[in-house]
Amino acid sequence: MKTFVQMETDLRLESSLWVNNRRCAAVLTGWHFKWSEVDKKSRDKKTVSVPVAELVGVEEGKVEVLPHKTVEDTDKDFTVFYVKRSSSTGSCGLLWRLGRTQFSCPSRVLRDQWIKNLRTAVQTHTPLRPHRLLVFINPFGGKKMARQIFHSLVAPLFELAGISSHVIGKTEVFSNKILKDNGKIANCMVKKQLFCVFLVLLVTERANQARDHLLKKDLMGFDGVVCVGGDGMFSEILHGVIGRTQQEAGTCENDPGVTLQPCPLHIGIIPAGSTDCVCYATVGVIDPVTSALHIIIGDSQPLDVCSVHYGFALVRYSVSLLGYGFYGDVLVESEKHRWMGPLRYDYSGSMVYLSNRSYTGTVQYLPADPLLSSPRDNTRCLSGCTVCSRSTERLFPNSSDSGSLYSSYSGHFHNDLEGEWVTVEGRFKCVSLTCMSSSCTRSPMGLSPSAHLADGTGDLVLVWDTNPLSFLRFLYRHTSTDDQFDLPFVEVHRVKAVRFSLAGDTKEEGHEEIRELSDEMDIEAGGQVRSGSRNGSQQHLAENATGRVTTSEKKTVIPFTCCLCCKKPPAVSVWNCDGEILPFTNISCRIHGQLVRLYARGIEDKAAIHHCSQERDMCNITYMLETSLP
Ligand SMILES: CCCCCCCCCCCCC/C=C/[C@@H](O)[C@H](COP(=O)(O)O)NC(C)=O
Ligand SMILES: Nc1ncnc2c1ncn2[C@@H]1O[C@H](COP(=O)(O)OP(=O)(O)O)[C@@H](O)[C@H]1O
Ligand SMILES: [Ca+2]
Repeated sequence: MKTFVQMETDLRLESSLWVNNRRCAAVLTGWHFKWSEVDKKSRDKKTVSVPVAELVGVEEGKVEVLPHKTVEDTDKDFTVFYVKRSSSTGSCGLLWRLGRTQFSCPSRVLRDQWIKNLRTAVQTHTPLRPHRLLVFINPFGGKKMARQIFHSLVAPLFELAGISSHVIGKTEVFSNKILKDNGKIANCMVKKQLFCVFLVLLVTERANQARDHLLKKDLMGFDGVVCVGGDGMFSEILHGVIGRTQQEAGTCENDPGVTLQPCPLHIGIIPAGSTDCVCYATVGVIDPVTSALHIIIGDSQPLDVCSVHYGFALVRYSVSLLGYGFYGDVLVESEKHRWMGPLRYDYSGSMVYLSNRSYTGTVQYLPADPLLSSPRDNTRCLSGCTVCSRSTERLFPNSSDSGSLYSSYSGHFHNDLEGEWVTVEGRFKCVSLTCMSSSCTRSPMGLSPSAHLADGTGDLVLVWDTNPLSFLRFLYRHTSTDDQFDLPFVEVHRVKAVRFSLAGDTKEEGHEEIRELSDEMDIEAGGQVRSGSRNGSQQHLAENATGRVTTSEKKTVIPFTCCLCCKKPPAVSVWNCDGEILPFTNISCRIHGQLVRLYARGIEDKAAIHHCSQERDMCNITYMLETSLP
């Protein structure tokens, strides 16, 4: 077997190549493919350096991609496709675009050598590039554009990266056009180019179809799942992937004390929803092309997940927002106005704000180690975050790379529920728990700007009851860079677990309302026992087929309280769990460090990218050179 150093040496290639009739010195080291014009004055000389990990495709001939792919098949030319960055206005991350450079060689032999070495370098250095993907499209998410987004922006990129140019549908065989779905599953065969990829596409016909598919169907050989939709659709896929992993590992998801098994399937998100918070917080932009490129090159970003339990039953998982009070009320209100599309949140936010509600409750939390990080330390979790890397070392102490991650999982965090619980009781405008910053276009810094994607903790934000103007100041600070925690009625704690219960004399009344809510959900779900709180007994929950507690099949409008204009303020709110209403109020939550992995790499720091581009070695600088190479 060859050593890594030997492989590096074998792959190294250096020669003159021509780009637009200009002679360049090109070199492939193990990790980078670089070229620079040789005849230019040294002052103007620029080197384009593309990390091998960011090569998208290497093809024979002179290839054009837009609007349609054409190939001028000359035997001394080859074309390289790669990730090219450009800054985006209004977002915190960088947009990725497809870069393309056509090279001419002095001979065919040299051309073939370049193609072979470049392709081998990619295969050697990017072990997580997906070969088999399962794609779920929610045609009804966001502005109902998911299908179009996938077919017009994502499919052509997948095709370029070698993902199929034939589709075998149910009965038809389409040639030369990939991914013509017939509303059912379309299996796409492979055209061998840089990678050999097989894709299965499912356009959903009902809510929870994607989750059920992942829980029940054969997933053998798949590397990842792609979600084309919003946060709700992502949540379905998250539940499917986590549930399936625990089923196969024989782990009981209901037990709040159990260490869950990390999921081997990666999840890719092509944003096509309303808030797209998970995409924004893990990539930094809402852009289908950027996300598709992250999937193609097999980027990997671990993500913390919060499990929510009612007694000894799992209710749901959450990654972005678990919010009681304001955010719960906004969700209930917004579900009545789904027809407004993404604007429903702005409308409902204003309505709920005007209703000026607050709720009593008892919050208990288990603080995380304050020596590791703090929600007030003014840091941002960016690509390559050291706080998250240290967490990976703690979680997976025996793994030197992410490839061997799951085999070496040791359940190291078994003692993460140890420590002293803190109890607070009172009247709140809202109580929120988030495993990550939860930034989105509405709130570019997010609910907790210094939260980490993969540090095994969540941030608990307690907003005590206050006057309407002060609360508006708090809400407004979500939309600016001002510190939303620097207000006397706001507290933030970095935590490992949280419990919530209705306080004092509202308790019984609250239970009644929750019971009514659960009844409502049962009926919505077609008579199936789903919430299990009808008689409120844990025994009943245990008798449920899977023990898993799920909410109704479709998002329902729940008349849990009177309407907003009603005089009597409601005593109890609901929990908003990543855009889903929970049927229980008294819940306990636990953060599971790095339970899933996304095809992403965290938000790239614009300043750092610029800095390393000046050093001209560490990363791709092509975005600077758009004008320098014609
Ligand atoms: C009076 C004006 C109020 C402005 C408040 C601005 C704060 C916005 C903070 C948003 C935090 C978003 C966290 C993400 C939540 C998603 O999981 C969820 C579901 O998103 P989806 O509909 O599936 O895309 N969206 C909401 C708004 O609950
Ligand atoms: N075919 C379908 N019909 C109806 N609802 C669906 C379908 N597929 C998925 N869903 C549900 O639609 C909800 C919202 O989808 P999502 O893609 O998150 O859009 P949005 O961001 O606009 O809420 C999700 O909770 C998902 O379970
Ligand atoms: Ca976290």
